[in-house]
Amino acid sequence: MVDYRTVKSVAVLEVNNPPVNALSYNVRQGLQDGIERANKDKEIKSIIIIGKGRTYPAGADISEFSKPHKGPNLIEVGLGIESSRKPVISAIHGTCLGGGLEIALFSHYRIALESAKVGFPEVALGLLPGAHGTQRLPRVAGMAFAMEIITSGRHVSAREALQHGILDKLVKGNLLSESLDFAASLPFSVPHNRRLRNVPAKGAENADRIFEVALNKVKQKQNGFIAPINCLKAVKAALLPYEEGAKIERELFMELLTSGQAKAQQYVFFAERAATRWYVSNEKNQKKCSAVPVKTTGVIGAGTMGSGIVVTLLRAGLPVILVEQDSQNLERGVNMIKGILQGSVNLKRMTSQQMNKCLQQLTPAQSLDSLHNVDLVIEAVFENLKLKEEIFGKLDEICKQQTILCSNTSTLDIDKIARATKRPDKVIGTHFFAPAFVMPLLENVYGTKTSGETIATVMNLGKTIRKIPVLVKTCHGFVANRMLARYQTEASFLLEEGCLPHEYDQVMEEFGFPMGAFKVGDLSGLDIGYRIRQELAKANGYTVTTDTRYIQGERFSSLADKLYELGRLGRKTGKGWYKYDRPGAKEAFVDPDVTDIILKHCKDAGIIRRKISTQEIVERSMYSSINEGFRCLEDGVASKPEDIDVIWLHGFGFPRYRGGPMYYASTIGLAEVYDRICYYHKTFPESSYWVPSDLLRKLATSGRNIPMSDWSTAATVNKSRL
Ligand SMILES: C/C=C(\C)C(=O)SCCNC(=O)CCNC(=O)[C@H](O)C(C)(C)COP(=O)(O)OP(=O)(O)OC[C@H]1O[C@@H](n2cnc3c(N)ncnc32)[C@H](O)[C@@H]1OP(=O)(O)O
Repeated sequence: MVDYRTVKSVAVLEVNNPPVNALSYNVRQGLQDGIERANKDKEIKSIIIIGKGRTYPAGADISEFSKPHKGPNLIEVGLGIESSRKPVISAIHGTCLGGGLEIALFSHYRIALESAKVGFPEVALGLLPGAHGTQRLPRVAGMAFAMEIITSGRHVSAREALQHGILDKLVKGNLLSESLDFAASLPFSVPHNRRLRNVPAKGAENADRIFEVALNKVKQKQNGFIAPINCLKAVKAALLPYEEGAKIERELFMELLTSGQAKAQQYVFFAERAATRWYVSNEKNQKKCSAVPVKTTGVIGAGTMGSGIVVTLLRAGLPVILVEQDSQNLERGVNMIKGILQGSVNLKRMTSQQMNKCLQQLTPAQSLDSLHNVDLVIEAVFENLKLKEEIFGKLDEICKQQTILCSNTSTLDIDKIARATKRPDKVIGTHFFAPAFVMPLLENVYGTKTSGETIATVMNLGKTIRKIPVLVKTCHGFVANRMLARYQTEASFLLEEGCLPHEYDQVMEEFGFPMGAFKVGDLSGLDIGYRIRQELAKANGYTVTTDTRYIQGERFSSLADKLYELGRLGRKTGKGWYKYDRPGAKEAFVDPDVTDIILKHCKDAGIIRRKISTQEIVERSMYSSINEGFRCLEDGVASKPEDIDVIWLHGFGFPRYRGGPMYYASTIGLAEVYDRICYYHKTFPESSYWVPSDLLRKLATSGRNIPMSDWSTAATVNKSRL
């Protein structure tokens, strides 16, 4: 795993552990042995550590964290490097991250290709750089920069790293030969100040203020996460003598390592990667199916969703023809697109030049005919099946044979939309989340006839447009909205039974969501939910009014519709579940009028309100959704629990440090979750979604702790048994 060779008087230790040269047991052992061997060899004057293939080590091997420890740890390897009598040079390319950067900081010199990146992403795994990274970075880059880099986990360009003293030299061309030249220029012994333990941390004079500023930022931006706070405390300890600081780093690291947050965040790391791997059947899966190139695109509908999708495509360098029949709406859409891009320029996320390049790729049009030659079309009109069927029928006539036709539906059956065409194999759902140019999730939805090639193409498109694509099977609401419906319905019932919107929101925000359900409702607009309920009623042949209390035997809360009818549409009207200073304002205030509406609603319906505990709010919100998640696995709508978790993390802001709803259920214990679902089923028999999922029952009552990786298999066995 570490190849040892000599080039004249230089020992070259080449780490060879694809794909990212993670510092697994064999690599650590190889580095330790290599340093010892080179120090014993009289012919060797200096040592170079370099990575084979695409990168310098990108960190510890995360998959080893859950296994028993083996071999020398990273600190032992690092101290061996630092105490080497012969100069050690880290030659960096690709991504030098985490433990990789720590190895580089134990080295006496760091030379890098201009394209390299360095960083400490441990915080995203619920950890801190625990092999003295928090002690060494402030010694080269200063307290303020170290705190920023370690708490954000961001990847720093080689040029910026050079400016901050992390790197000694940038080179172009062949990294090894440049490093050999560099080695030849060095003195034979290691100067005192090249061993970073001998150097004081920079910025000590302002350390208290720097710490306070960083702590406030962390509390605002990473509320609920414990790792960033421990990161800051550890960096501050770099002001102490080296050994004392390192001891504090160790204690803070161990606190994190054994925390549930770190385990959850490491689970998320692998879940996010697993979610991009898809499998429908032996013939339709990621390994067997290839994507077709998408060079030109079309978007239908210039509303908020359509415009957001256009921005996402343009930013990824794809040309877009935006079709909107109504000229005023088209103009409004184009202005919205310009506004969003200008916002990115203002935030320095793109240059004016890049914005202009994007806009040159945009072609506004009023007729579907203009889409005849594009590779892929995304329809983003109102959530109305008839309208979508009509559009897909026309697209089928207009577009070239190979064009893939996507619908940005959030609930509707892809099979029904596909039936409006003679190319059901090329029809697929691409469900974006609002705002589409911000939210990272892309829920791709396949129908019965969608081909493997079409699926591969939209999964690939997801990566191209820098989204996290997850594949699910068609059904009403797919995975995201099917589960969310339970969450929102329970929120509305909790309101009827005793909560007020701000009380409910506070509990769920303390659980870790960035906003509670009622603040989210105000942000999206109460008219959206109202329209969906009316459409559903129409499609299923019933009516919903503000007096409705049951729909086809199921309990229903009309509170949201009452607010809608009062013109309280949320932020946009300055009034919704909360009140706002003016339409469009962000800060929400408790509105006594809403309290009156709720109390009157309850009185009229004969509901006796009660005090509801935090535990009940969390359980009813989460367990109702989790039960639906198990049904999604049971139905094969979701193929693995990781997909569901990634959907909640990136579609609904589920707290990363809890892993996702399915992972959260596994940490509570399925037996406990199942018991509580049974209890709520008994308590609320008029809400059929509390009927426990068969799969959950089976897993919970198996008497064994079945790992999440086996849940989907259990679902298949379950189905064939039924
Ligand atoms: C204490 C803790 C210490 C000392 C640490 O060092 S913690 C680890 C710090 N490092 C990281 O967190 C880096 C994690 N990796 C990445 O950010 C990215 O993989 C990358 C930027 C290095 C490369 O990105 P990309 O090209 O998109 O590749 P993938 O992310 O898809 O990864 C490819 C496969 O490699 C697996 N992988 C990546 N990093 C690690 C790792 N540190 N340990 C174990 N495995 C890793 C990743 O899961 C992919 O595997 P497959 O999904 O293809 O099976």
